[in-house]
Amino acid sequence: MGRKFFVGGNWKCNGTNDEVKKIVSTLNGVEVPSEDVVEIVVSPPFVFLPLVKSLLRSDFQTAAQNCWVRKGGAFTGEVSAEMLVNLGIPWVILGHSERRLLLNESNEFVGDKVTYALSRGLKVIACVGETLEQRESGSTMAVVSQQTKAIADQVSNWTNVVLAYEPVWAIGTGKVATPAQAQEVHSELRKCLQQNVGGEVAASTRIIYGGSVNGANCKELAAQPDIDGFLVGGASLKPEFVDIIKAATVSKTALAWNQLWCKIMSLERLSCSRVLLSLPKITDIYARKCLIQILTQIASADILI
Ligand SMILES: O=C(CO)COP(=O)(O)O
Repeated sequence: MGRKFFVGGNWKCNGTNDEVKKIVSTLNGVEVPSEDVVEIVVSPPFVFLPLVKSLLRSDFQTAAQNCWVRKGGAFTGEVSAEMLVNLGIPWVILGHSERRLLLNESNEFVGDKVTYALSRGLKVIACVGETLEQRESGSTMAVVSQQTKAIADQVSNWTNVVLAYEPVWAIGTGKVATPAQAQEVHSELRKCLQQNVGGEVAASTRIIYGGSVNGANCKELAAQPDIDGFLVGGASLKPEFVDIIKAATVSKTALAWNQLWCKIMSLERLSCSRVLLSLPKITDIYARKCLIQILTQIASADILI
């Protein structure tokens, strides 16, 4: 099965009660691609989670921005995985660079948190990413691989994990990674999963990008073969978030179109009836759409008829 596109909105430490209601009402009113095509998860601060959950449309999900590393108890200020499950919050973001850097969360601690959250039934958006200094010294791949390995050392079932590559230098800076830079790291992360967990997990795990994603740059990023979605910060608080959701899926369609087009053009003889016969077997919605468009193109160009 293909990797379903994933768009997360990390609201970070932002919002008032009224602002949160306004954002939710905007999200509730928009027409977005179907649930089969894209998974949408918004992550407000803890205190707004019940409000957002109660007001948000049912095809969008919620995520907490953190949770405690083990069962609750005498840990002042923390929120446990059990509490999130009890509230019906399905997702949690763990290992965000703002927590790694500002609150000294180590790779091992993040690995422990991911393991515990999964064991309680939460789904996890696990973040990795290098600082500017690390990129400039050429250690990007080593850093993100170590961060991923610290999770992979403990987690073998990645069904409920989305890996988010968020270069620290791109977060909140307006300095987005180029599609090529992001694709290079995503493909390396997939290799890292292959080596440390296995080929099936590497092929099926969604690896999403975060760092200054906006309505203008999302399409090109989404068209990269190993970019399976976004974790959006600043732009997720604005109506622009909807453009990111929509543009991302449009881009994936373009990518699938190109791949199919190349495949079909590489076949020497192909009758349209053969293509038409295979249509019902194509369950991937993008591929289906693309094939229909291609057939129209072929018919009008009179290439194979
Ligand atoms: O940190 C991020 C999402 O988790 C990205 O933040 P920005 O989109 O504001 O750069």
